[in-house]
Amino acid sequence: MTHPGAAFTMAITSLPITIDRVRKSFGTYVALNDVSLEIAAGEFLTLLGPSGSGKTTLLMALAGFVRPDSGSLVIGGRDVTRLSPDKRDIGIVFQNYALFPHMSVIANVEYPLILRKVPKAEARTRALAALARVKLEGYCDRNIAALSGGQRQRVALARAIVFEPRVMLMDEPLSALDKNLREHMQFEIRRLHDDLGITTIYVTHDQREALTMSDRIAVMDAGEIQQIATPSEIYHRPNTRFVAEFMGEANILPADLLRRDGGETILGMAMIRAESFHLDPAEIAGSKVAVTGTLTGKAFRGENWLLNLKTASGGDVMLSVPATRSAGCAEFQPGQELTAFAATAHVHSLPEGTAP
Ligand SMILES: Nc1ncnc2c1ncn2[C@@H]1O[C@H](COP(=O)(O)OP(=O)(O)OP(=O)(O)O)[C@@H](O)[C@H]1O
Repeated sequence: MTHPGAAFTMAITSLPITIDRVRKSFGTYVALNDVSLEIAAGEFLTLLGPSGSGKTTLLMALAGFVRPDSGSLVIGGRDVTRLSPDKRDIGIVFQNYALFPHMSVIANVEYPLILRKVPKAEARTRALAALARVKLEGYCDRNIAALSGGQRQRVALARAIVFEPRVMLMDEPLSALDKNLREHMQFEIRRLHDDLGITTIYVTHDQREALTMSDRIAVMDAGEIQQIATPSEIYHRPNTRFVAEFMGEANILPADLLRRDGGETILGMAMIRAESFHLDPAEIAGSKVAVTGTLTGKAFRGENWLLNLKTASGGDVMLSVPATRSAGCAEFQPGQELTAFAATAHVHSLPEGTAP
């Protein structure tokens, strides 16, 4: 059945965002320490960081619910720093949906349009179009209480896009969902973004979610952006130890611990991801490094084995061996000496001053 709403096309204009030296303190605590960030029109940017790093405060400043002490927020060339939230044309999706539980699905989605005094018939058509976008056309008359978590989150998305916002802000929208649904919704949100092209800022503390969804990731810690780059760059070429360790199993080793076999010289501290190690050097074409240690622990995790080595100088090395090439791992015994190899292309030098 073709729904009348499906014929309505959404007219969304993507806008760039400039965040310039935004500062926010709560008492003596500096939650945002002169944060600057440029977000391109139509980009999907994720703010990623541990609890308390300032992600939500930055998002709330953009939405207009937190007033910065100094600095400016510019959306599409318009300075919105002093504008009230309702004047900013921003769609917002929070973790707890904030839907009206006693109202039907369609009434929830129409609500932002009714607030903006859109005539009733047009509001209905546009709400149906937004529901079609999130594949909930058949649920118009259901009560929110009769929906699953994933369906509620879709209604929240439809409500956020229905007034054709120029910017979308999402704060941990999937954290209440179970793992499978969460992973499914990550793709759904990204698809919706790609269809509509709305400039989106997404907050999460989940590294994998950030890697899966984003054009770029801004890693935050203690009210500052530590690094902003593509997911691949952030993962493989972190610019600080904090980013390296926050983004996955990172081994930070003094470079002189690594035995070199041709290739460039590595100076200072080196980062090697756990999955970059191989037990069989023949698996690596080209120059490689090696590190030897005694096995202190091992764990089978389904898709891989995790092995812990202790080097002669007391350093810990973590290896992740895919189940598909893990022959022998089951028989390894604690105390056994093992040598792990990594391609020099997978050894990343961290800046000077990084402690072991
Ligand atoms: N209204 C407030 N009053 C006082 N302190 C606040 C207020 N809002 C935030 N903070 C503090 O500012 C810091 C940053 O908080 P924020 O909510 O931005 O962090 P976050 O990175 O989003 O963390 P989480 O992932 O836990 O939501 C925290 O230490 C928090 O306690």
